[in-house]
Amino acid sequence: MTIPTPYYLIDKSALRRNLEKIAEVRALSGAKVLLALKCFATWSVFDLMRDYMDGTTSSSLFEVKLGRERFGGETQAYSVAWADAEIEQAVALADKIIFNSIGQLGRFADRASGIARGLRLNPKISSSGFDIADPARPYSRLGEHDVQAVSAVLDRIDGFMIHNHCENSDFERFDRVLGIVEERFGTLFHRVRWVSLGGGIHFTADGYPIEAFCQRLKRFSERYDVQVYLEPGEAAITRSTTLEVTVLDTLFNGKNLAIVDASTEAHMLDLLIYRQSARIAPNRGPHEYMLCGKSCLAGDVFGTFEFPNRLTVGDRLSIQDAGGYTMVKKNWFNGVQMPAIVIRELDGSLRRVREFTFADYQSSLS
Ligand SMILES: Cc1ncc(COP(=O)(O)O)c(C=O)c1O
Ligand SMILES: NCCCCNCC[C@H](N)C(=O)O
Repeated sequence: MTIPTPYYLIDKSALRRNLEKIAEVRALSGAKVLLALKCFATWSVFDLMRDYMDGTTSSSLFEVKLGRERFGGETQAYSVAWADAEIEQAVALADKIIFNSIGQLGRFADRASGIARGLRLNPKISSSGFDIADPARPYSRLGEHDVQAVSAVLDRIDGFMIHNHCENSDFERFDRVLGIVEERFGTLFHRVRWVSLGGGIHFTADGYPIEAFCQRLKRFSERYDVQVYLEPGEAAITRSTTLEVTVLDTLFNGKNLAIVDASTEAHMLDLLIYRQSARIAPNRGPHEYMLCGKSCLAGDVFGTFEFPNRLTVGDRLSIQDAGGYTMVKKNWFNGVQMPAIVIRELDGSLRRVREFTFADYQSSLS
């Protein structure tokens, strides 16, 4: 059966390659690894993922609930700001809760006394090349930075979370940044039981020095006598998913243009936010086309790519690396058909796990 486009295609074998690296990191370093649901929350593949990871981390009450109900294992709850109405439920669902500020800790620590409690630290240094995704940007609201102020509330917490990397596949840089974090916060680390180093570390990238990374994590863990956590989003699912599309029209306006049955803004929003190009493989050949989305946004462009043949209506194309921050951000802009979700199982068979209809579009509004 030919599955109609558009659809996100998650390849479990490709996903398993990342998961095996995660399992290696857990075994060699002793770190616990939690999936960051903000990046990827397609629960139909959690059956595979939970065998290789310790649980989930979250950025909202709904993610806490999804992690608890669909993934299991350890459920870590974090939010930039918990609301009064959320805290009881978050605490009931989670194994540990992380507060973003001393103010939130002060308000909610008593109501969270039955589970582990942590505080987010902001070391004012990061590896992010994107201002919008830089947790250490000037005036950042993400975490506390004052050692003295944090020392004063240590009796209310047993751990810290620091997230200050972004797509960092450079181990030396990770090592250097962690060294600076230790200089700043080392005295605090000695006084807690766990430290989460957040996400954004691309240790599943080809050629990443996994052993050196694990030794570094282990040294850190031994130096402070803490359980280390990692919170990968992208690193867990990178290169596992494509967005399958079909060419609907071609035009020429100084360049060859091809319009496909999906949209950057609705289905791969990060391309617009971070002003990046999508990827097509192998992107080689004499025919260059600008691939455009079908929304009305003038800048709805996936990128310019090379093809071996002229593109014609009905051609199918695979947009690469479409798993992270895509399905969790998809939206109904322009009422464009939302891509289905299809899984390529380990035996190669395809399973369409979700289709979206007009009723879904309609029920997303009122
Ligand atoms: C606290 C925290 N943990 C983990 C992640 C996951 O990051 P990545 O998908 O880059 O690995 C993020 C990203 O926003 C985050 O803010
Ligand atoms: N591919 C463009 C960069 C994406 C960066 N990911 C952003 C999320 C991240 N976890 C963060 O905001 O820290």
